[in-house]
Amino acid sequence: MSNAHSSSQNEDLTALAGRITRPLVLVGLMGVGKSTIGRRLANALGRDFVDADEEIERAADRSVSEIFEAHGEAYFRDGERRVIARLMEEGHGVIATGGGAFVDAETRALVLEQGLAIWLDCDLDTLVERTSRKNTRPLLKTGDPRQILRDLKEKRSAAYAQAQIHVVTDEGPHEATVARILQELAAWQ
Ligand SMILES: Nc1ncnc2c1ncn2[C@@H]1O[C@H](COP(=O)(O)OP(=O)(O)OP(=O)(O)O)[C@@H](O)[C@H]1O
Ligand SMILES: O=C(O)C1=C[C@@H](O)[C@@H](O)[C@H](O)C1
Ligand SMILES: [Mg+2]
Repeated sequence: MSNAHSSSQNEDLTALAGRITRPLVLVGLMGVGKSTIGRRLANALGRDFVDADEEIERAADRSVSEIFEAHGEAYFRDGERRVIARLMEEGHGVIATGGGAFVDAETRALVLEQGLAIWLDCDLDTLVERTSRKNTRPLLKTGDPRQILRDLKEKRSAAYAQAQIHVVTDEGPHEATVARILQELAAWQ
């Protein structure tokens, strides 16, 4: 890539970042890439990044799995709703949500009104492979991960589909997904 090319790309990115005045909120199933893509997207746009699951863990001083074990899913969802409301209020550049956050009607309405929701979506095989790398997702420990992910995909897709932007991230490196999101953002504004 020539210097002229990369500097004009940088100008485009700066202009795009300047036009985005709402937090970009990544939504979608566990393992689709919200945290890892979100961090890279924020970096590309020169904006800050926060991960809602990490913020919940910090606020509770426990891991997501520990919260599920000690208090159950309903308690986790209450905390998640409060933490995401706070993150929206703080006005971050890019927010990665946990997989279930956007399914909550209150959180979804808030994000759609004040942010720009980006649904990261991929096929089941890719989800199974990506979630197999870490054992930190309590919902996948209760049975066959493929079956659980298939059921969640079916149940949650209608909620995710309300996001303003939809990007499929089946194959290729993280950077390819970031580039596709940037293209969608440029077209959306
Ligand atoms: N486009 C991609 N190409 C290759 N690997 C990817 C891609 N996106 C994500 N991954 C990998 O998949 C795994 C899961 O990604 P990540 O933790 O970002 O998912 P997540 O959506 O944040 O999941 P959760 O909802 O459980 O927090 C990681 O190992 C990540 O590096
Ligand atoms: O999809 C979900 O419901 C979850 C996804 C993770 O990000 C965590 O928020 C938690 O494991 C629940
Ligand atoms: Mg994540």
